[in-house]
Amino acid sequence: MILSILTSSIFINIYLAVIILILYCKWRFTYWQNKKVPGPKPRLILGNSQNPFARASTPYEHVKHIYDQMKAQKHDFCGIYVFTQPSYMPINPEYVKDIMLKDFSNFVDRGMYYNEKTDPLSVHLLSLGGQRWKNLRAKLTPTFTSGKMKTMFGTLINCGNQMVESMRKLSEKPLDIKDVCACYTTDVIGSCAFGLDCNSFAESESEFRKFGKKAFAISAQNVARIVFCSSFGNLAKKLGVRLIDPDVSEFFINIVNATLKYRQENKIERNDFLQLLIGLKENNELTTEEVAAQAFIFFLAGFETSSTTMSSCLLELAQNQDIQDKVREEVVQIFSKNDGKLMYDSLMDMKYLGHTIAETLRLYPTIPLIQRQCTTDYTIRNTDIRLEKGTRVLLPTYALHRDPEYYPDPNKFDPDRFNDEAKSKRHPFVYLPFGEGPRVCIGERFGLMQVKIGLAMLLKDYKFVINPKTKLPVEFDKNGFLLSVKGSIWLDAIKL
Ligand code: HEM
Repeated sequence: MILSILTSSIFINIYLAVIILILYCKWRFTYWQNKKVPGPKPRLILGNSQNPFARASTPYEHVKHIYDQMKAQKHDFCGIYVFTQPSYMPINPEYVKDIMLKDFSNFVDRGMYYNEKTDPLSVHLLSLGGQRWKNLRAKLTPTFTSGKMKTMFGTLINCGNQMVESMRKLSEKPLDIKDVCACYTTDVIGSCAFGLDCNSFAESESEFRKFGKKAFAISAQNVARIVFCSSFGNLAKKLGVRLIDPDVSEFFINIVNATLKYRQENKIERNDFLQLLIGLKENNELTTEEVAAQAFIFFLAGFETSSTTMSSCLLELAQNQDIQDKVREEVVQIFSKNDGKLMYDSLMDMKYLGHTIAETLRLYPTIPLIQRQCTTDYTIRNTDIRLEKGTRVLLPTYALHRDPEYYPDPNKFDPDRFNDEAKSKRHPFVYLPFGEGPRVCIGERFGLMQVKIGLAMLLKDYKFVINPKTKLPVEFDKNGFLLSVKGSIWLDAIKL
């Protein structure tokens, strides 16, 4: 008897909870309709998101589908629901420009979660908003000038030499090119942001790579934490939710502490980001924890993005041998002008390689969706529609990059799309691999420098062809937030 009362009361409670959830969703999903903002029809709980347990495509391919649908209906913008959260998405590049540049003061933040108390490494340039972001950006900008890049050039060449040295052995077998590029960029960022000689090619599983991989690991638990923190940031802060695993955090903070101590005691100065951050600490502009958080984000934002760009470029070059030959011809000519050496100034002369990298970033933008948050109420141009403070904004980089209106035959790899004439005919906001406006990627110059050096050094000596183990066309990994080809990319490297 008691059991049956208990069971029926549990059922009643579940029933009530489901009814409340349905009513909540129905109410929530009137948000855009009430504002007269067009958008695709939302589905219960999921809104316009895919079922995370049965995704048909990656989140950015899904957003492209919505973009195409809305554009076909001639809308300049639309309102979508990321689960139950309303998000505004501009479609017309002029409206994209409003958010990123023209009306930037209304969209300073990304709305990313950070927690100073429990998660000191989360307080970095990417996540901060408002005045705190502005102050930090102003302090860090001088770290990325071309003068500073020049001082790090030698370190990058050393890492490139280690890669070329290892290629002798590695090229005897099919190459997992994603792994080769990841070792090179880990060495570069490990050295420039943490002052470490990672030796990734010699030590197959260095501590640095192990914790680096862990920082990127996408488990169901991590995804749930990210979704919870970005939807209920204040509650998550009160509950002390952490986004970074404690052992990852401890590892990176310990490295920075040890390097700071070592350099101070031995009066060592190096040409790297860490030295520039130490300078800011000595001027009392940053605390030790803030130094560690910035080094950490330079690593997170700079390692995978650059490594994916390099491996995607080699994948395309292996499928387009005529383009590969043309790039190599330019590279070899520039090396031979300087007695077989690569100089900082000659990077600029590798114009066709530059166009090839730009086209790679069009087809494979490693950050395929860019986020902003409305920081003060805002009226959308040519309308009386008000976006409220706190509204999320999604900028559809991947969809813009594959829009046939701007890039005819959009899936074709064609570096000539980036020659001066072709570029001058396009709206600048239909190409956003590094973002745009005051929150543009601070490491763009450094990222491009490391990709260019790595590719030039590889292409000078090796011809890359597709190994039969690579299934074409490649698929994208459905689980990551960054764009990445699923599984390994197998290439054969033929010594020239
Ligand atoms: C090919 C390489 C890279 C790509 C494709 C890339 C892409 C991006 C993109 C799309 C953003 C967001 C921009 C926006 O919201 O408008 C960004 C931000 C950022 N990137 Fe990069 N990035 C690369 C390399 C790097 C490197 C090497 C570093 C550091 C050493 C770096 C550090 C950052 C930081 C700190 C931010 C946040 C900037 C801010 O909010 O003020 N990135 N990056």
